This record gives sequence, structure tokens and C-alpha cells, in this order.
Amino acid sequence: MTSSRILRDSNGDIGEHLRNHIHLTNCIHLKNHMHKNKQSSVLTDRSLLMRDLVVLQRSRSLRDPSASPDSHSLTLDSKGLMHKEGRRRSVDQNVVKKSGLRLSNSSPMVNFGTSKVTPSDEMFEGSSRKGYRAEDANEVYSVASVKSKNRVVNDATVKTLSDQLNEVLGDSDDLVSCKRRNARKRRRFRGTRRAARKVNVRDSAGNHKREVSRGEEEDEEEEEDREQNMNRAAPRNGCGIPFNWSRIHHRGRTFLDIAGRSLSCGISDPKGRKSETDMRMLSDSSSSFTKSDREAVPLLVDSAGNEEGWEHDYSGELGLFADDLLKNGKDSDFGNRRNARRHQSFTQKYSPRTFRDLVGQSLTVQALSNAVAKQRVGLLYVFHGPNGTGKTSCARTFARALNCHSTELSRPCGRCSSCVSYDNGKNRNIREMGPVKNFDFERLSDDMMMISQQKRQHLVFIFDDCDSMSTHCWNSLSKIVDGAPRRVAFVLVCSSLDALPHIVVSRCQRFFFTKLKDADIVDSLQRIASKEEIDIDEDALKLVASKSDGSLRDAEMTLEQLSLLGTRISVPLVQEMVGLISDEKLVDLLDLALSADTVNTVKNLRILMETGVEPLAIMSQLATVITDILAGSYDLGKEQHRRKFFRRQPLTKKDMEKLRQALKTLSESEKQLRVSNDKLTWLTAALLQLAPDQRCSSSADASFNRSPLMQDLNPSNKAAAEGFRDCNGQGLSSKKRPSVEDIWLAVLDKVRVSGLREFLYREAKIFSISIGSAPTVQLMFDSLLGKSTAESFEDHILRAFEAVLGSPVTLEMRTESKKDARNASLSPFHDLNSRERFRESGRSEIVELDDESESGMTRVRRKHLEASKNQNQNQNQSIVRGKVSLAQVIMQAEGNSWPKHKAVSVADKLEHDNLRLESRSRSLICWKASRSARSLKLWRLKVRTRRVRLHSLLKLVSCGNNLSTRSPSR
Ligand SMILES: Nc1ncnc2c1ncn2[C@@H]1O[C@H](COP(=O)(O)OP(=O)(O)OP(=O)(O)O)[C@@H](O)[C@H]1O
Ligand SMILES: [Zn+2]
Repeated sequence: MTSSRILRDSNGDIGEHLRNHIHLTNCIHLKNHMHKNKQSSVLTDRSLLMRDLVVLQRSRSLRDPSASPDSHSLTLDSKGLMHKEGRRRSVDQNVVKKSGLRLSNSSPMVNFGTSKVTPSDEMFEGSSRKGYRAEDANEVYSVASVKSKNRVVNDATVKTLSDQLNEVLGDSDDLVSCKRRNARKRRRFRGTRRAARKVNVRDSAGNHKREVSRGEEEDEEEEEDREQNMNRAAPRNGCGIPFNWSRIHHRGRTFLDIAGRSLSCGISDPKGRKSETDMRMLSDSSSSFTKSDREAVPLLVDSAGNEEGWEHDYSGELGLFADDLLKNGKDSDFGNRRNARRHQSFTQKYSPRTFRDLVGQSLTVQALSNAVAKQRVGLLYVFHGPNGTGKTSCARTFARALNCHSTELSRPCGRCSSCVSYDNGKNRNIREMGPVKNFDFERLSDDMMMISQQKRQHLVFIFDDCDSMSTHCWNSLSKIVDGAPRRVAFVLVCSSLDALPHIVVSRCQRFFFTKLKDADIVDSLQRIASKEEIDIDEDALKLVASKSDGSLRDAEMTLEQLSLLGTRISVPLVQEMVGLISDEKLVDLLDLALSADTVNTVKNLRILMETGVEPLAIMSQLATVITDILAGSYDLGKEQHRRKFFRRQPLTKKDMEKLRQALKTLSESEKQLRVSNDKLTWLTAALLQLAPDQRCSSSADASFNRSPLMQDLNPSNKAAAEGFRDCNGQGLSSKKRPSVEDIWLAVLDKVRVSGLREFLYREAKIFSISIGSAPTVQLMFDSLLGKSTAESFEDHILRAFEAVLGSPVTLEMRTESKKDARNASLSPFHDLNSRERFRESGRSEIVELDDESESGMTRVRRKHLEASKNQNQNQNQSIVRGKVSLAQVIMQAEGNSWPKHKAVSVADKLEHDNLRLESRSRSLICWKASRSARSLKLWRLKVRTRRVRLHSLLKLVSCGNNLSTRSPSR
């Protein structure tokens, strides 16, 4: 009953036609006829038929029932289905019986194929095929049936059609001549498969772009051209499905190949291919490639057939094509295909298909869609901009729009034959080249000529990552461009124009693809998340967006990764997944830094770094957190109790100002961090600068302030720094300024070996300490012997310094130069031992090395000088004799109310006597030391110095202003 319904075609002849196709392939064929006759009465049975076809198809994978006494005992995967679809099975039998073929009696299923072919079959098949030449198509099925009857199949392995095909191809080892045929067959088959593959490749994200080997493409083209010619010879009234669909399942021999190519199915298609729906089934019918394309068009499309529950129930080739078809059937931007057999990444699945789908590139989209609408198409386009912003997708959309046939819908419509053939990877008017070095443009001239004969068609070449093209390649492009006919366009895609030759770029319409705004990315992600039913917090989406740096592709990839976790996606989860530090930890770190807790800041930072997070990432996250706090969008309430700086809520105006300064410091340091090889040190230094008190003072001051020393020192020792002021003239609390002696005592205290401690106490003194990004300590010894003794304990000494200063230290040991020694002997203290001299020295001189490469992180050198007991009295002398900065002179001038002329003359003297203003760095070096030491020092400074910083110069100038404007009043 049902079978008769199936066979009843509105034209009355489909049943007859089907007799010619009792073969799996023809199930597909049959399906196509069903599809084509949508309006016919068969329509109502389509879904039923589809199930039948699936059953038929499955039967290919079954054990050959002829080997089994029970022809109806179906096994393996189709078993369940067969039980369920028992009625359908009888239908199939009827179909077969009605066809009146010489089929096996054992089971109708047998006739649709077997899973294993033996060499004897090969021979048999070879001979039986001979008969085919003289006979009509029916005979093929006779052959098939006889073949199946004679098969001895013991193999119960389920094989897909492609497996079987491969096997068939592999079987032909014995015949050399077969190999070539098979190779060709394989290629042809690959051609059909490529339709499927191409879609994937082209849809893929930029990183999976298709790389076309020209040679391969040419081969394919030649092959297709041949087919095209053959197909032209086929009867025009055929159904359009070349017979070689059957061929691939029949290990065709050479003559069959040829016959297959030239034979077209004999059924006429009364409705033709005019309707839009039918056009979707075919390839680009208006192009000259129509007929060759047609054969690779998947045949199993039917929206009615795509019922839930079995739409992906196909296996083997049928499944492959059905899957492709389902995919291609979706012409909207967001498909909702579920349970897809082959996984598509989000970037493939949600790749923009129309201009409307392109996010955040409105100007480009507007210009290009207008160019399409007004037919004002240029020859050369270049799409450039950051990665993952839609350049390639836009190029494809543009190419599709240029070739789209639709007059009603906005182009590209996704429905016309051109659009569909593109989706199937068969539109040869759109050529996409992956990153290529060389490309033979001259070979395109034929294609170009051809396109000029096709109406309303454009030949579009997309060169992805075109910056990889060689000079030769560019030259030939510019040559061909001059003579290119109308309706040819080249779209060059690259991230930067820099690598492209000007001669080409200047002839291009240039479209810059901006980084996408976070809001746009969030919107897109939200759409995907709801389509994919991903449970994700909005804040988490925002974080993903902000982390993807304007690249929607990156964002989509992250979302996909997160979706695999299978739980609700929250901010901390995202942070962990993308290697970010949780906000809580960041605020803790910020709190320590802002409250000048050096040791814990450094410790915490190290712990964070151990998780493998990048210093730059921490820095930018810190900046983000500060911005959030400033904007009031960060809730500090949660962990308030265990924090210092953030304990007070709400933050005062002063606190906010400190945060603002901290943000500024971080943003300045970020530039240095980017170019530095020692990012961690820079980050540490930057963090240590965040403490409010160090804004205009040096980082060293701050380091001292927060070093463990500060907790240990006896306040009475801290008087040494009294009178010192920072460059703004603001006095720093003496409590916060330990003397060098204090440091030395603390260090000695930390030395674990008591003999060593004694020895150092007697023999050594700190010559200088520079604290900043890379603290350096110079220890001075009285004798070479003392120095070499100390050197053998360098590790201990170093550890002691590091413990006190809270960061890695560079230790240099030296002996006093002869000159120093002579001076020392002349000095009133020469008879004192070093320790006593140390004590006597009293006050440190500070030299500011405002190294431009360390902008804002002024390195301070505390020098141990011969002290002057009467500071005022010996002021001039100490300036000249010691190492001082201009800033210090200014401070001194202010502190002592010098008259202007005195300050100026002292400054002048300084300039002449003491200053070395490095041309490149503006480092202010006040140096009074031996020539060799000086050159060493200068060399070290140069190493550290990178660029001139204007604002540092300005700072100097403003210091100078202070000197001249303030002093006169006194
Ligand atoms: N502007 C956009 N609109 C919509 N989707 C986008 C956009 N940009 C990127 N995407 C998503 O990212 C994927 C990759 O985009 P595409 O390859 O076009 O970017 P691209 O700029 O060419 O990148 P690349 O420079 O790395 O090749 C797309 O498939 C899409 O899912
Ligand atoms: Zn279209």
C-alpha cells in the first residue's frame, strides 16, 4: 500500500525510474526526486519515505542476509530501527519486488549492498560489467543483484559507504591499470567529498583557512571541465543527476567511468530547476559550471524529513551528505542545529553569513553593501586590521553578495543558486587563497575572460594573509590588475598594510577593521550563549569580552571552552580559565602596596606569579580593578576587615586621589613593562611605588619606608635623615628614613654566622646602596684580604641584605682606592677603625639618578661621606665634595633660606664640578669619585638608560624654577 503510494508519482513515471536505481545511491536519487516534486502527492509520504531510505541505507552496513538462514534477522545498529519500522521494511520489500528485478530471493535487503567484497567478486563483477555496456541501466542492478547473491560474506563488521569505497579502492592492488582508474575515481570521489569539506574549511575561523595548492586545484578543475563536457552531452531531459553517483559504489571500470559520466538519469523534471527551492538543490545553475557542480550536490535535503529524533540518524555517505545538507540548509546567521555529527566550533557555526551579521564594522559594511547594490565594484580591495575582527568573513560576504542572484532579498541572500553553491564549496566564481607565497596570476586570465561573458557574475579572489605573498607575486598581481576585465575583484586580507607594497596598496580601496567594542562582543556572546544554552553570568561574559582584546573570534573560542565545563559560568571560573587572577587577590595585593607593606607586597606578588600569570596581565588587571573601584562599581565590602588601605568604607576623597595616582603610576610603568626583559622586577617596582608617600620621592624612600627594617629600627637611629626633603620641598618624616648605618646594623643582625657578623662589623662598611627596581649594595673593605674573605661568604651577606631590603639585591664588594685611603688617612678620623668612621660619618648624602628609563622610579643612592659636624658651616664644601643632586641643592637652599644668588651660584658650581648630564638620558649624576669608578658608574647608567623622557626633564626644570622663584623672598 505504502509502496504504491511512494511509487505513485505525479508524472506517473517515477516508479519506473526507480527501478533503475535500486541501489543505495538511488535512495538518495529517489529522495531527490521526491524533493523535486514537492508539489506532488508524494509530498505527504516524504517523511515516511525518508525513513525507508534510511533503512535501506542502513542495510548496506548489515551482515549479508544471504549468509544467514534467517533473512529477516537484522542485526547491529539497525535492529532497533527495524523493529520500530517493521512496517517500513515491508514497504521496502514491496518496492523491490515491484521493481521486478532479478534480485536475491533471500532478502530484499541484500540487493542494496554488502559490506565486504571478495576478490572473487571482483572477477565476477568485472565480467558481469562487460554485459553492462550493451545493456540499459536496469542491467546494472541485475548485475548488482547477481553479485550480491554470489557473495560470500562472513564479515559482520559494519562499514560505512566510505569504508567500503576505500576498501574497494584498496583491493585493486593486483591490477596496475586499475590503480590509475581508482586514483581517478578517488579524486572524483574526493571532489564530491570536497564539497562537504570545503564548507567546513571556509567557514572555519581564520586559523583554519583553506590553503589551496594551485596544482591540486588545477587538477580538480581539469577533471571537472572534462566532466562538464561530458555532462553537456548528456540528455537534456534528464533529472540532472549524473549516473556516476551509482558508480562510486560499484568499483567502476574505465569504460564505466566514462559511461557513468556521460549517462544522465533519464527522468525528466517537469518542474525544471526554476524555482528557488529547486535552485537550492542544484549548484549555480546560471554559471557555466552548473552541470558539473550538480553531481556533487547533496541529494537528501528535506525540511519535512528533518524530524526530531532521526534527522542525524544516517550513517555512511548518506549521513555525510545529509549532514552537509542540513548545515547548508541554514542560511540565516544563527543555525540551531543540534546533535551535529561533526563538531563545528562556535567561530565556524556563527561565522557571519550576511552583512547584517557582521558586528562592529558598520562603516565598512555600509560602503560594501552600497557598492554591491549600486554595482560600483572596484578591482582591488584590502581589508586590514587586528585579528578576529571579521576581515575574512567580510571578504566572503562581499564576494557572495557580488554573485548573489536575489533581486528581492538583501544580498547575499543565502538562498539563490550562487549562494548555495558557495556554501557547498562549489562556487568557482569565488576563489579563496590561504596564505600563499607564490601565485600564478597569469593562469587566471582564462577565467577572467570567461567571467566577462557571464552576466551579473563577478570573479572574486580573496587572498587571506596576503602579506605572505612574495615580491614576485605582488609584481604579477599588479601586472594582471592593469589588464583585468570588468567584474573581477581582488580582496586582499591582512592584519597590517605595512607589509604590502605601496604600489598595490595605493590602488586599493582600503577598509580598516577596528577592534570590536566589548559591548558588541558581549552582545554576540550573549546570542551564542542563549542559542547554545550556556549558563553564564553577564559579568563573566563581560570579562571574556574584555579579555579578548577586541577579537570576537577569541571571545567565541573562550566561550566555547567555558561551555565545556558544563556548569554555570561565573567570573572566578572565567578568571581561572583564562589565567587571570581573581579580583579578590588583586585587591589584596593593591591593599598591601597602597598601605606600604613592602615585604608582603613582594611576597604576595611572588605567590601570584607562581601561578604562571604574566606580569603584564597582573598590571592591567590591577589597573582595571582600580578603575572599577574609582567608578564605584567594585564592592570592597566583602573582605574589608582584613585590609588596611581599603578598611575604611566608603573611601575618602584622599584615598580616591591616592588610587588615581596609583593608576597613573601603573599606566606609566606599563610602557616600561612591555619593553623590558625583566618584567617581574618592573612590576615589583611599580607596585612599591603605589604607596602614597612616594609619589614625588624616590622608590627607594618608599622601599625603606616599608622594609622590615622599619619595624625593627630603633627610632633614635632614624634622625640621620633629618632635614631631608623631597623635591617638592615636603619634608619626609624622619621616622621613615633609616640611615645607611641603620640598614647596615639590620643586615649584620640578619647575618647568621656569628664570626662573619663580627668580621663584617670590623672590616666592612656600606659604600652605597641604590634601591629601586634592582637594588645594588656596594660594600667597602679596608683591605683586599678582608674583601676576599667576605667574598667567600657572599651568599650569607646577600641573604641578609635581601631579608632587610625585601627584594633581590646585587652585591658589589670593593676595597678602598688608594686615594680614598689617603684621604682617609688625612682625615681627622683616619685612626679610627672602619666601624668608628662609619659611626662618625653621621649623615648620608643622597644622589638622585633620575634615570629616564625608570621614570618615576628614581633611584636613590645613599652615599657614606665624611660627615660634617656642622652642617650649615660646611654646606658648600659638602656639596662640592660629596655627591649631591640639583634637587638637593634646591632643598638645601629652601631649608636654609639661602638668598637666590647663593643658591644659583651653588647650583652653577655643581653643574661645573659635579654634574654629568647624559645626553640621552638626562640622568643627573653628581659624582665625585675616582675616574675609573666614575666611568664604571656611567657605563652602568647607560646600560640602564633607554629613552629620553620629556617629563623627567620638565621635572628638572620645575625644580630649577623652585630655586629661582622661591629663594629671593628670603
Ligand atoms: N565583526 C565580526 N562580526 C561577526 N563575527 C565575527 C566578527 N569578527 C570575528 N567574528 C567571528 O570570528 C570568526 C573569525 O573571523 P574572521 O576570520 O573573519 O576574522 P579575521 O579578521 O579575518 O581574522 P584574522 O585576521 O585572524 O584572519 C568568525 O567566524 C566569527 O565567528
Ligand atoms: Zn544569493
